[in-house]
Amino acid sequence: MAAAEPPSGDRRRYLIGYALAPKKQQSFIQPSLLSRAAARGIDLVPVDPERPLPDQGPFHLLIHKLYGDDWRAQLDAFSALHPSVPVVDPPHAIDRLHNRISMLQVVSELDVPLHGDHTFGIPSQVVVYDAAALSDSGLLAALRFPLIAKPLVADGTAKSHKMSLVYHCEGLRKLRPPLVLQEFVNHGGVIFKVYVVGDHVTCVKRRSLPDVSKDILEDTSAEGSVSFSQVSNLPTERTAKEYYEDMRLEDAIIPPTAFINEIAGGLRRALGLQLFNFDMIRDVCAGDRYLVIDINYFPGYAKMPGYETVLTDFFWEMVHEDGAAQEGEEKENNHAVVK
Ligand SMILES: Nc1ncnc2c1ncn2[C@@H]1O[C@H](COP(=O)(O)OP(=O)(O)OP(=O)(O)O)[C@@H](O)[C@H]1O
Ligand SMILES: O=P(O)(O)O[C@H]1[C@H](OP(=O)(O)O)[C@@H](OP(=O)(O)O)[C@@H](O)[C@@H](O)[C@@H]1OP(=O)(O)O
Ligand SMILES: [Mg+2]
Ligand SMILES: [Mg+2]
Repeated sequence: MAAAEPPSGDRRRYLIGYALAPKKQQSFIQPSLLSRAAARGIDLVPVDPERPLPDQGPFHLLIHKLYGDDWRAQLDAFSALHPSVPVVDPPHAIDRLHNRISMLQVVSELDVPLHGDHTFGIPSQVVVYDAAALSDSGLLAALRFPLIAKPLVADGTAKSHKMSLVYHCEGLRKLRPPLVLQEFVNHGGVIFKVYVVGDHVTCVKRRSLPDVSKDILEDTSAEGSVSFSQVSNLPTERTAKEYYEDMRLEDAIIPPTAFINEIAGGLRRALGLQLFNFDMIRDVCAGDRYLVIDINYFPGYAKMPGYETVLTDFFWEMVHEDGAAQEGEEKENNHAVVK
């Protein structure tokens, strides 16, 4: 939903502090975003996490993607001092996305209306805490090969994106727990990325891992597993070049908007988050069954079409919510150092 433009005579400016890692700052803080926001009276300024937050600002809104106890203590102290200034998002809500089990549990618990034949869920998965469990046939009985092994922790480190595709039991031996073993679901090599920014939802298509054929699974002489990293960030993945030449991304049909919006809205409420995306695949063997496989906090929004307008609308709505703007104004009067 687009926010209303401020009245033409409104010359008030709003200050949004952003606390982001350098790589994120580079991708997200584009000149096009700064100018779009500035035209609406919103100035985005960097926060120095090493300096006390009360010495910076005053802010009408804080956005962040930083972790650690020191940063959390800073945010707690800031919120205690300025309870009406929104912090997007609360660290305790983001925490849930740092574990690939708790991340997807919320999907299983969603209660949203049905949309025709469209259903959703998550792939079957088990958590493995130690190497001994990898040879526990009881634990693995619930799963069918191929599997995808993902680090249990999803904390934004390169290590947390390192995955393995496992074709048979032999391939399990190389794995390093703690991890999640998830059934790999053939999905036609296309993934749907659903970006959520407050009540705005955008779905885009991306290339994904190719389907695994029966031949590969039955070839016991082949490697039991292969490793890879961040396929979803590689739109021109080379390893499966021939496959992709056959597969046309433009032919993939995006699921119905109402269906996607229901899931996105349900997740937003259940997670208590405003800024996230989720990855969804369509099970090629199960008609209109979709599986959520990943949820990311504050993803790469610059890759979302029209991100400048969507984010600016969101900021505008946040600073115009009851309390936030007023708090900033009081601080402005006390400090007289804004702009
Ligand atoms: N259960 C699955 N079945 C089929 N393909 C999968 C499955 N899980 C993951 N994939 C493929 O592996 C990729 C990486 O998995 P996932 O998205 O969980 O990792 P990630 O490191 O959290 O990715 P991101 O960069 O989006 O944070 C997905 O984009 C998709 O292509
Ligand atoms: O920039 P960051 O380091 O936050 O990287 C995030 C990345 O965004 P980028 O495109 O800006 O790299 C996201 O991409 P899309 O889902 O939008 O494709 C996704 O891969 C997240 O999982 C990453 O967050 P992490 O899991 O590593 O914390
Ligand atoms: Mg992903
Ligand atoms: Mg992820």
